Amino acid sequence: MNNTQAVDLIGVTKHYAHGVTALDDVTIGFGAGTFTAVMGPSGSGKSTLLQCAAGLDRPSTGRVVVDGRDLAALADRKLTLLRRDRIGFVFQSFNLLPSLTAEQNVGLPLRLAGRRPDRELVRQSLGAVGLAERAGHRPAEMSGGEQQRVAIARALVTRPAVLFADEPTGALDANTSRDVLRLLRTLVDRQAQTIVMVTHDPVAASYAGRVVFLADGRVFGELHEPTAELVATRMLQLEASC
Ligand SMILES: Nc1ncnc2c1ncn2[C@@H]1O[C@H](COP(=O)(O)OP(=O)(O)OP(=O)(O)O)[C@@H](O)[C@H]1O
Repeated sequence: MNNTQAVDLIGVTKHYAHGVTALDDVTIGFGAGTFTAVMGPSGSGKSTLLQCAAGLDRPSTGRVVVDGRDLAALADRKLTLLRRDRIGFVFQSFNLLPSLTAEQNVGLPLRLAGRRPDRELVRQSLGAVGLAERAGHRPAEMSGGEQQRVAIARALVTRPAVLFADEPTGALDANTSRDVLRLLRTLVDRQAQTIVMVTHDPVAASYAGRVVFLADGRVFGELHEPTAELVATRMLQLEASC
């Protein structure tokens, strides 16, 4: 782990129509090589924070800096390129293409970038998620957990500065979730991958080194190296005070 920030949000506010303020002057950094969980009651702004941090949406005011680049200074095309090359995404639904093998799915971001998928790179990515033996399998031939691991390999194949995960275990049972969370933790510990994960699950959050709590679009404290029990207690307090 080093001290550089992979992502910085500085005074970020996001207004939507009908007078909704989804983020209210949020300043927060995500250090390179760290694993952060973002938690908060429904509607507290978690997805909006992820969308703004990932350059999928632009803040109303404030700045977002990813991998040293100020997103506000980038025109749409350059922002798309930065997202493609430096930012990885994993969602609750695995979003794999059913007709493609694991290997082809993982190589997709390279193809979209106009690069010939480097077989070695793709194999390394699949190896890093423990699926080197499944390269030729299609999604329907794999379990939910294996499909999510393919999605993680695909998100990491471009070696992004940050991996954003939105409820990555939301569609998985407890045992499979644990495997995926252990994998995320290993990617942070062994490869210094930066991960920012939105979750509703205190057990999932306990795999992160830091949990940031949101309520009403604002940061309401954080915990470091938390247990699931501590996270659950903090969430109950937060929900009671909303
Ligand atoms: N496109 C939009 N237009 C208008 N309001 C929106 C839009 N997207 C989100 N909101 C509102 O912004 C607030 C924050 O929403 P957001 O989805 O970021 O919360 P969340 O914490 O991710 O919620 P959940 O846990 O339910 O997914 C909510 O009040 C929501 O209704």
